[in-house]
Amino acid sequence: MTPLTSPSRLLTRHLGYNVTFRQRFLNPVTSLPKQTQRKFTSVTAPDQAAAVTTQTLVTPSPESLGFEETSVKKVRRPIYLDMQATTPVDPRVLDAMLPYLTQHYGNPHSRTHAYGWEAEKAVEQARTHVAELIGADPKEIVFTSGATESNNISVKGVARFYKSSKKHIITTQIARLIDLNAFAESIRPDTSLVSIMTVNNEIGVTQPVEEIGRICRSKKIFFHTDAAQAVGKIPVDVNKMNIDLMSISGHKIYGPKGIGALYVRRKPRVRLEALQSGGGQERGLRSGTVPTPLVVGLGEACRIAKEEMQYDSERVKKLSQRLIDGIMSKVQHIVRNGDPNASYPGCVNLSFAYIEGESLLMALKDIALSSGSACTSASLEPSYVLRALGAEDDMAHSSIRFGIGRFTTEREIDLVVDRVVRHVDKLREMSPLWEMVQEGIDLKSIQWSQH
Ligand SMILES: Cc1ncc(COP(=O)(O)O)c(C=O)c1O
Ligand code: FES
Repeated sequence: MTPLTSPSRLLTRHLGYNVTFRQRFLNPVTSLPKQTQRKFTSVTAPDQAAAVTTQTLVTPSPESLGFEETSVKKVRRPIYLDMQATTPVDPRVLDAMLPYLTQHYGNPHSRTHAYGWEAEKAVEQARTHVAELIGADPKEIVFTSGATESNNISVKGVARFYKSSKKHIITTQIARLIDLNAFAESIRPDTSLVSIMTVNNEIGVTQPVEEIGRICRSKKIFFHTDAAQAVGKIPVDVNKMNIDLMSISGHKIYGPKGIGALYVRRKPRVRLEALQSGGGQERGLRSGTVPTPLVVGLGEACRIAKEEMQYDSERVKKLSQRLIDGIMSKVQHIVRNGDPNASYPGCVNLSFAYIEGESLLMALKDIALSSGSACTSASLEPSYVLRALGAEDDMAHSSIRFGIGRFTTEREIDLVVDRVVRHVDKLREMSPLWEMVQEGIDLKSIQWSQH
């Protein structure tokens, strides 16, 4: 077991994570502490920060950073099962980032000194890691602030560049599996771009990206995919899938928030109008100083994802099945939303008939969950995705998303199953609808009136 002395471990401990517990669930083959430890020692102690490169390198003690071990132990946090909203930063990612916050803080665009060069080298190394994960050339990777910005640059950038000749863009709001014939028919001579989510964030449905890409290429239309929920979790290859533009987010793959990437194909070349003007960084597509520590974090997250994808995916699949079987075997009238044969297993969206999703969420306050997507939980509207899928309003209202990830454990899943079963039973006991169903009344035969 790695000694708990690294800056990142102190930080994670400070934040209340159970570090030893996390370490146990890292891939034992690739998470060897050797490299991590080497990196820890390259961080200067606070009182030596001014000395430049020749100082003695020491690891700060917990006390020198102001942490008290005992107080941290008291922190009890809910079980985190909301991995589609965001993921925790992998401690290895944080370890890779820290030296670029403390010691190698140069501007990667500074050409006149070593600080700039070392930062630039790290940025380029990270660009290679991102590219390798998706089968791209590093020159095709543009760093952005996240998938939202990458989506904006893709869609608005193409639309503005081709505004005079090709005014039509095809996209879909919903998570239903796309009907490829209907899709091909919707393409017009003035269509410039097709934009589709690879994996939907609400119910985890995966799209037939390869087929969509083939159709787009044959019709010479650019294909953009928002792969924020897919990259690093399922295999994505931009060449095999004929993807021309792809959005990636750091914080969905155990990297930091505020960083993402946009893949932009060079052959055949995608033409875009930049949305932001300034210093012309990132091939003029995204002006602004590239944030070295965040970029290094994204790069490391991609490197780990490539190496551990199979391991992670098998674990997540097993946990997902354990959750579904555990709940379904003990509670009736549950619908799993989405197509289980074309879904990312780490996203389990269940509708619990006869109870309100929001009441269940509140009852399950020691589990961090979401009702459908972030947008829907803010508005409390039944999710448009579930509505579009044909779920009736009462079922759409009762849906909960369970997001499983790299650091989720069997014990957590068992606890969640136990709590969900207990609270669904309890809420149903209080539900007049449930009582009617128990009495054999067909709810559809009732005419509800509102005053
Ligand atoms: C499919 C999808 N696209 C885009 C985003 C936004 O990504 P970011 O926070 O990196 O802008 C999210 C997550 O919220 C997402 O799930
Ligand atoms: S459209 Fe943003 S989370 Fe649903």
